[in-house]
Amino acid sequence: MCPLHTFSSVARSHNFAASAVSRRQQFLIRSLGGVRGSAPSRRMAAGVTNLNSLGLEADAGSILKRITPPLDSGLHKGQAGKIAVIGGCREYTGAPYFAAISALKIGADLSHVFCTKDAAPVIKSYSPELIVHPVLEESYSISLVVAEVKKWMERFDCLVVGQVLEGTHFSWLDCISEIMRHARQSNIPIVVDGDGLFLVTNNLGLIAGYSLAVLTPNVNEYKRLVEKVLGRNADDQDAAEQLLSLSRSVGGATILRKGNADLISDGETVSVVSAFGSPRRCGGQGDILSGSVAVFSSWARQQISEHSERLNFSSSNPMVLGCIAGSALLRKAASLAFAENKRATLTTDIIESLGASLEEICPAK
Ligand SMILES: NC(=O)C1=CN([C@@H]2O[C@H](COP(=O)(O)OP(=O)(O)OC[C@H]3O[C@@H](n4cnc5c(N)ncnc54)[C@H](O)[C@@H]3O)[C@@H](O)[C@H]2O)[C@@H](O)CC1
Ligand SMILES: Nc1ncnc2c1ncn2[C@@H]1O[C@H](COP(=O)(O)OP(=O)(O)OP(=O)(O)O)[C@@H](O)[C@H]1O
Ligand SMILES: [Mg+2]
Repeated sequence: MCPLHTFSSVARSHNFAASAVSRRQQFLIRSLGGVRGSAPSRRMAAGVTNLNSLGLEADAGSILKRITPPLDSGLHKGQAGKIAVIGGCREYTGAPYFAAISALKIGADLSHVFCTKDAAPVIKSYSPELIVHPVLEESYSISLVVAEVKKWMERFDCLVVGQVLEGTHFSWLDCISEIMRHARQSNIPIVVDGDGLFLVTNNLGLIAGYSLAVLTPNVNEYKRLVEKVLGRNADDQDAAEQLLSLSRSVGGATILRKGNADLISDGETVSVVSAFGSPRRCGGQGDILSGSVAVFSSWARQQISEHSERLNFSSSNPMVLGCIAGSALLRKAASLAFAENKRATLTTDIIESLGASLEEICPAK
């Protein structure tokens, strides 16, 4: 029940150069491929649940410790992170709230939400901490909506795009495409989730070759992405190999395949986070994850730019490190929340456990 020892018990040493890790992983993944076509019992051995035995488990506790910045009285508001979530409509107000509030609970200083006009007062009422912009306004032209978001864009360390854009007659997807293009030109990282994945699956050029993009598909979203990009069915037997190939096919964007074990690849390395979280599968946990990945990848980017010579991470890609950290923290928080609430565990309980979970790994003092 204590995920902190889960971290240490599953942790493996990745303290060697990223290229060596990458070479070893290529070897392991080739071995996975070698299992294909053999007897069913051996094929099962390559399934997601057994990836640990191949040494792909990330040293998540160590990564979390090294990328989380110390609390420093010399810092100004905003220096620990400014995140924007773009999404939220009349039918769905929970998902963007979960992502945005999770970013704050982990330690970002500012969290904005850009949503539809009717979603805005609802999201504001959940929390006065969030800065809510009702810019997805049906009477606005696409260029006006994009201009409203662009006014703020340069201030953000990361955008989370795509939580619930459906359910309106206005074509938000065109707006989001424009916003993503602008973010990319400005080198702002983008975490793509939910309906953003629907958009990207049908417009791969939006993220192709952008190393600061992260896609966080759930089981259904992954299935559609694999079918579209690789023309194959999603595969559990050769999961690591398939994810590596998928990420390469989209030019090295990082992909976090959510599930029983979370798999992460940027086309160079594959990492697994499988520490046990919670058996409750209440909706909204993926939204916590996308807000968490936004914060941790921003922190990893900063740490790498300032201290790359002494960090010695298993991957030099901050988006990969952010995914590993986000996934591990979510699982730990889910575990704490479940220990307390059992069957009644909800996403809001998991959000309330984020602070205590991070505190166990990186104490504030
Ligand atoms: N409290 C809330 O407001 C919550 C809202 N949520 C949102 O609810 C929506 C549904 O998510 P679920 O995870 O339940 O559903 P699924 O796991 O079925 O996946 C739905 C996703 O697939 C995409 N999609 C739907 N039809 C498609 C098609 N024909 N071809 C390709 N892609 C298609 C959608 O854009 C959506 O992103 C998402 O937008 C999600 O973000 C969830 O995050 C849970 C909490
Ligand atoms: N079968 C599972 N066992 C354990 N953990 C899981 C399982 N499936 C998902 N998770 C965890 O829950 C997190 C959210 O994944 P999930 O598949 O629920 O996303 P989602 O469907 O996008 O969620 P959301 O309801 O927010 O849209 C993952 O990061 C993973 O850690
Ligand atoms: Mg989701």
